[in-house]
Amino acid sequence: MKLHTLLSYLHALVKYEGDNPDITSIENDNRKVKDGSLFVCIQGYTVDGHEFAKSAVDNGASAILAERPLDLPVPVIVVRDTKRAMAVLADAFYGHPTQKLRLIGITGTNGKTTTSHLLEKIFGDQQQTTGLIGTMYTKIADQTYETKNTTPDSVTLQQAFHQMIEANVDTAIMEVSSHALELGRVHGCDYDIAVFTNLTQDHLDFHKTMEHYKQAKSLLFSQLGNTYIENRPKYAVLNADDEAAGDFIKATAATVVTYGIDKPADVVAKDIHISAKGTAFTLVFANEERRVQLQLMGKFSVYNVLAAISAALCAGVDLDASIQSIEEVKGVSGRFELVSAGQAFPVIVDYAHTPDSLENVLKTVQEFAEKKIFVVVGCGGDRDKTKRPLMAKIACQFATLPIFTSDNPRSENPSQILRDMEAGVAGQLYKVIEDRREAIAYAVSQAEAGDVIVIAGKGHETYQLIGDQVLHFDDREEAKKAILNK
Ligand SMILES: CC(=O)N[C@H]1[C@@H](OP(=O)(O)OP(=O)(O)OC[C@H]2O[C@@H](n3ccc(=O)[nH]c3=O)[C@H](O)[C@@H]2O)O[C@H](CO)[C@@H](O)[C@@H]1O[C@H](C)C(=O)N[C@@H](C)C(=O)N[C@H](CCC(=O)O)C(=O)O
Ligand SMILES: Nc1ncnc2c1ncn2[C@@H]1O[C@H](COP(=O)(O)OP(=O)(O)OP(=O)(O)O)[C@@H](O)[C@H]1O
Ligand SMILES: N[C@H](CCC[C@H](N)C(=O)O)C(=O)O
Ligand SMILES: [Mg+2]
Repeated sequence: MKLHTLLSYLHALVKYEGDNPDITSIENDNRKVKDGSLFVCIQGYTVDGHEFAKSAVDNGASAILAERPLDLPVPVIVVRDTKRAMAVLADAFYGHPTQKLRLIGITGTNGKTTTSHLLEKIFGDQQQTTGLIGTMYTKIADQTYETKNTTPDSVTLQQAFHQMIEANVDTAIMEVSSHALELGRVHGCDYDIAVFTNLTQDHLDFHKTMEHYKQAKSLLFSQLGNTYIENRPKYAVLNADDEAAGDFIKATAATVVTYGIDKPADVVAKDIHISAKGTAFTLVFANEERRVQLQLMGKFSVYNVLAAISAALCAGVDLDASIQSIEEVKGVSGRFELVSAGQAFPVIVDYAHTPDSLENVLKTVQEFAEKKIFVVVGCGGDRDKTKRPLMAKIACQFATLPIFTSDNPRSENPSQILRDMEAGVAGQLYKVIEDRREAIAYAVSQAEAGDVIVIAGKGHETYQLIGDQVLHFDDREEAKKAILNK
């Protein structure tokens, strides 16, 4: 696409009449620049992208989008906010891909990855080609690609959507993180259905207050569109049991569909029965009732299922078809995943890394544990510090023996993170084993028939981030090794 054509999408914001090279790609990382790229300089949290503009030109960039004039031998277009402009340009460059498929966005503190996989299963069973963008990967039809962020930057995102169009994807399902909403990574995404799971504490390092965190989440609903286009209705699917839903209803002009267990809602679950084998409940929708038998565990899973079924109903999927699809789901990788190597007690690897998710998982385990509950848990470095004492407290409240350990200390001192956790549980019974491998081995060595071990926080992750190192580490592998060595 020619530079002038591309810039025309910035409308009145930019008047540029200089050279008009062909733009072959848009990049915001100089290391990815190719011949003909437009390099966008972003002022980041750690470095200033403007500093890489010269290197981008050396790598072949034929134009630069910047927030200040730069002395370079290629056109430099100056705009007030490059991040915003980048989203507009990315959407245009890739041919407005999200206007050509059904797009479902899921936001909330917990349950996004799980709900997105439930929806992937439902739409896949409808013979649709699906796309998925989230914490674990980006998946386009049957191809899986690694991702760095739960919600990637606007260029990576629009490129993925473009690839989805080429792969004839009918429905794309994506996790929308609060960071992405706050940083405008999803500007230009034309959502059809926006889903809210829940709002509890996390990421206060970034958002500072729960009110700001909620405001960031509300953007998904306020950005849903303010028009009523007959062949493209928009839906906000909201958890009626979560207080924040009221604010999101106010924020959106879209049709609101609610789900819940405790409060009145359009789609309701009642008579929930949790056992070691799974979870059963009665789904009530439009005066009809269905008994649903899940292989997934816990009340929190019922919420995810209600969210997925409600979104599928908005997309016109038959209720019974959705239920059948969901009943077949055995689980999502690293979410309440059972590790079995012939031991006499269940070992569960789970991605709980917030106070609320940890509490939910441990409460669910309490429903079937006959004797002791061990929980191996840590808190991430360079992340919300205020959740550390809270997670420790919850571990002590709901487990018999909490073992505090490391979970991606990143640039922080692991011992300090553990001290921050311990500050929440002075005088209570717990053990500290900084090395995660040893912590898992210890729990396994102590457990007996009737006990349950929960290894929380890393789920599907296959690494431990220590300083700048990315070390291979997989809770499931470590648990298996420990069981076999017992
Ligand atoms: C706080 C935050 O969100 N940071 C994101 C942000 O990084 P940043 O602002 O620090 O960027 P930077 O490193 O300063 O670089 C500035 C610019 O210079 C460019 N650059 C940089 C270095 C270089 O050598 N060359 C170069 O061109 C960069 O590409 C960038 O355009 O922009 C980067 C590129 O888009 C993101 O990868 C990065 O996410 C980091 C890795 C991160 O940890 N983010 C977390 C907090 C996050 O976003 N998490 C949510 C999920 C939360 C959840 O699931 O609940 C997510 O959506 O992943
Ligand atoms: N609806 C829910 N409510 C509360 N906790 C949940 C819910 N669903 C899942 N969890 C818990 O949260 C953990 C993470 O779930 P999931 O990966 O689906 O959430 P996520 O929102 O994608 O998280 P992330 O923000 O890290 O990507 C699960 O392992 C489980 O412990
Ligand atoms: N999306 C979350 C994942 C946390 C996973 C946990 N293992 C950690 O590293 O804190 C985050 O980046 O905060
Ligand atoms: Mg996720």
